[in-house]
Order: sequence, then C-alpha cells, then structure tokens
Amino acid sequence: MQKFVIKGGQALHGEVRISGAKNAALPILMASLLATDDVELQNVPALQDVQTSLKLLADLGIDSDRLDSNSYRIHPQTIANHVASYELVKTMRASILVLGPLLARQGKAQVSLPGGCAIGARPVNLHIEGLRQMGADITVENGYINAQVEGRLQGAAILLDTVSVTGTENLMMAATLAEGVTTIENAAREPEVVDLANFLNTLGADVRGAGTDTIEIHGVEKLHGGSYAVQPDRIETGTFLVAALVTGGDVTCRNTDPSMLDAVLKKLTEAGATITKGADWIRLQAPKRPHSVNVITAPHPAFPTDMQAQFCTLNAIADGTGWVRETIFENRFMHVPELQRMGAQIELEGNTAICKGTDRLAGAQVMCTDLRASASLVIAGLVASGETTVQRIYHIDRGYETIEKKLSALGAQIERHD
Ligand SMILES: CC(=O)N[C@H]1[C@@H](OP(=O)(O)OP(=O)(O)OC[C@H]2O[C@@H](n3ccc(=O)[nH]c3=O)[C@H](O)[C@@H]2O)O[C@H](CO)[C@@H](O)[C@@H]1O
Ligand SMILES: C=C(OP(=O)(O)O)C(=O)O
Repeated sequence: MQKFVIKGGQALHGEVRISGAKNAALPILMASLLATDDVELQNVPALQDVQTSLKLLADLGIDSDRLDSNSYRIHPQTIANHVASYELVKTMRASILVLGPLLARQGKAQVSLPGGCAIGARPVNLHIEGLRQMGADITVENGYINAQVEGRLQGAAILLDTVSVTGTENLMMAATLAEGVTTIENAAREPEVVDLANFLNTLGADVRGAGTDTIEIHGVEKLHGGSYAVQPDRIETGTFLVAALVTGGDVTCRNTDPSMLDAVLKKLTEAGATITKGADWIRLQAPKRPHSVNVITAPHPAFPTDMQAQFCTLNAIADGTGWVRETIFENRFMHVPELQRMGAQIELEGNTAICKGTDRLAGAQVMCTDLRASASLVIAGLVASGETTVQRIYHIDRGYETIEKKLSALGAQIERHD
C-alpha cells in the first residue's frame, strides 16, 4: 500500500496550477449519460474517482476516449445496462449520482445503496423521495435501489428537508428530461451545482436559478451533445492556501476562482494571511505565525465542511486557542487522533474540536481515514519537525491530482513510496 514520506520544515514558495473540481467533474460525468450525442469534457482532474466514474459509465455500455490527461470524449448514444453494482459504488459514494440521469434516460435504474463512510451515515432518502415525487416507483431491496417509471418522469414541486449537494444534483439531472416543470426548494447553492446546471444547459436543458436556494427545471424531450470545461477545484485551492500559511510560505494558486472561496479566504485573512487575488488567481503570503481561528461548517456560501480538517491543522500550530465546529457530518474528526499523535493539543467536545496551538508538531506515522483528513495530515507533515509517514494515501488520490508533485514543485520534501 502506498504512503507519503514527508520531511517537514520547508516553507512553500511559488505557483501551483489548480485542477478541475472533483465534485463538479463527477456529476458532470454522470450527467453526460443524459445526452444522445458525443460529449467532450475538458479540465477533468486526473483522479481515482474520475476513473471509477468512467468505469461505471463503461459498465452501462457508454464508451469514452481519453483525448489527453484531462480531456475525454464520451459516447452516450446508446445505453446497454441499467445496473450500478456494489463493487463500484462501494469505492465511490458519488456513484449515487447515476440514479437520476439513468432513470430519466432509460426509465429504469438499479443502483447499489452507497451506505455510510468514515465521515458519517450519509443517507440518500432525499434523492429517493424526490424521484418518487416525480413519479418513479422505487423499492430498496438487498442493498439496491430499484427505480422505474412508466413513460417520462413528471415535473414536481420538491422541498428538500435538508440541504443536500448530490441530492440537489440527482434531482436536477433527472428533471431535465421530465415532462413539465420541476422546482427544487431548499436546494444546495454550492458552486458545483452551478457548474452542473451550466453543463446541462450546454446540452440543451433548461435549468434556471442554480446557485440560489430555488432551482427551476423545465423538462425537455432530449439532450444533445456538447463540449464543456469543468470549473476549478475550490477545495484543492483552499488546501494549498492552508499549506502555504502553516509553513510560513508565499504561494499563488493559478487557474482557480476566488469568488468560490469567500468564507475560506475570510478565515485565512483572520488568521493573519495577506491575500491578493485576480480573476483566476489567489496569492497567499504568510505571517511569521498564524493566529488561531474559529470556524463553523455549513452549506455554501458558509464555511465548507471539506476544508474543516485542514483548518484543524492550522489551529494546531497557530498562536492561541481556536475551535472548529462541524455541523454537516456527524463523524468528521477522524484526523484529530492522528494530529494528536503529532503533538497537536486538540480536545473533542461533541461536534467541536477545540485546539490550543503549539509552535511545534513532531513527525510521526499517521493513517488516512478519508479524503480531507488525509489532506490535513499531509499539511501537518509539511510543518512538523522530522519525518512523517502518511499511510493509506489511496484516500487522498481520490481527490487530489498528483498532490506530491505539486507540493514538491513548491519546495516541499514529500515522496510517494510503495
Ligand atoms: C461528491 C460530492 O459532491 N460530495 C460532497 C457532497 O456530499 P453529499 O452530497 O453526499 O453531501 P450532502 O450535501 O448530501 O449531505 C449534507 C447532509 O445532508 C444529509 N443528507 C443528505 C442526503 C439525504 O438524502 N439525506 C440526508 O440526511 C447528510 O447526511 C449530511 O448530513 O456535499 C458534501 C457537503 O458539502 C461534501 O462534503 C462532499 O464533498
Ligand atoms: C467527502 C468528500 O467526497 P465524497 O462525497 O465523494 O465522499 C470530499 O470531497 O471531501
């Protein structure tokens, strides 16, 4: 099993090119099965989750050609199968995003229940209830969601009990081919939802209001092909900015979009960073030592849960005591015991990690449990004295494109070992 070996203590300096967003690329890949002609996608991040998505599409009979390391042409003209197997879904929860488009296009879909994961139970009841409201007949048996509909799905007025990103995306995709108008209230406002809506509209869908809490979808009979570039990854951007801050560096993220990172940039500034930005870049210049900050995760535009673990590492080495409160997932602090092994003084009280900053973390052997926890441990390794070994890095490969190469180019001493 591969691991990272990091020798800490180098301040990061230079420029890093941000990749396409994982959480936009995955729904966009699934949405391409709604089209009846070729779809060309650019700025697709080279990630394990993207490979899993392409494999899932291939299992449905949809071939794709790799045009270069970040571009694909997908051929969704015919769909041969309607089953997303447990074998694939268990490796990537976002496979649930195939449910809405497959049902809308084929009239039937059988998708393995994703189940929980390290960060929480992560139910999909809102996806299922919304599709039922649109006329789908759905049973859940033997670990599979079995959905079918006679004729087309029907437009419906859907009010989500709680804000769900992939729930909003699944229903939005399904509604593009429904008969009539669908409204989704209490919709997720995440930038990835907007990117998906823009992609769907490129294919001839009529989606309005994405980025607000009410999305209106006017169903059309079919979607045509098209070409689209995935938006930059705001979480990868934020991760590099935190790494620059904690190591006392000066890093410019290129090919990103500062408008998607307001809450994160606000907290980085509060921690003492000097932030400058242009239309597609952000530069962070670190102070001598950052101050601790208090953070509460909540749906966009508030502070993203996917940046929570990285901010725990920031608070671990900052001046003062800061807390991080997680309100989205019930179990998203698996990084805390690992950071404690490196000398972080963090206490967990319910859904809050209270951290008394120390000016010295010590290298140790640590273990990744999920994607963003892994990122927080790599950042901790960059700032710790001595050597840190980060194990189970397959988690980080799900969501960060060649992170060790990008960090090395900024001056970090990090190597991938078998
Ligand atoms: C592939 C992708 O885009 N993943 C992101 C997506 O995950 P994902 O879409 O799975 O997360 P949700 O927005 O659905 O989850 C938000 C909350 O709603 C709850 N819930 C969700 C659906 C449902 O049917 N019932 C229900 O109760 C969840 O348990 C959680 O407590 O948004 C999360 C929150 O920003 C991010 O951390 C993930 O990186
Ligand atoms: C939790 C995440 O991803 P996923 O929903 O794919 O597990 C994430 O990107 O931080």
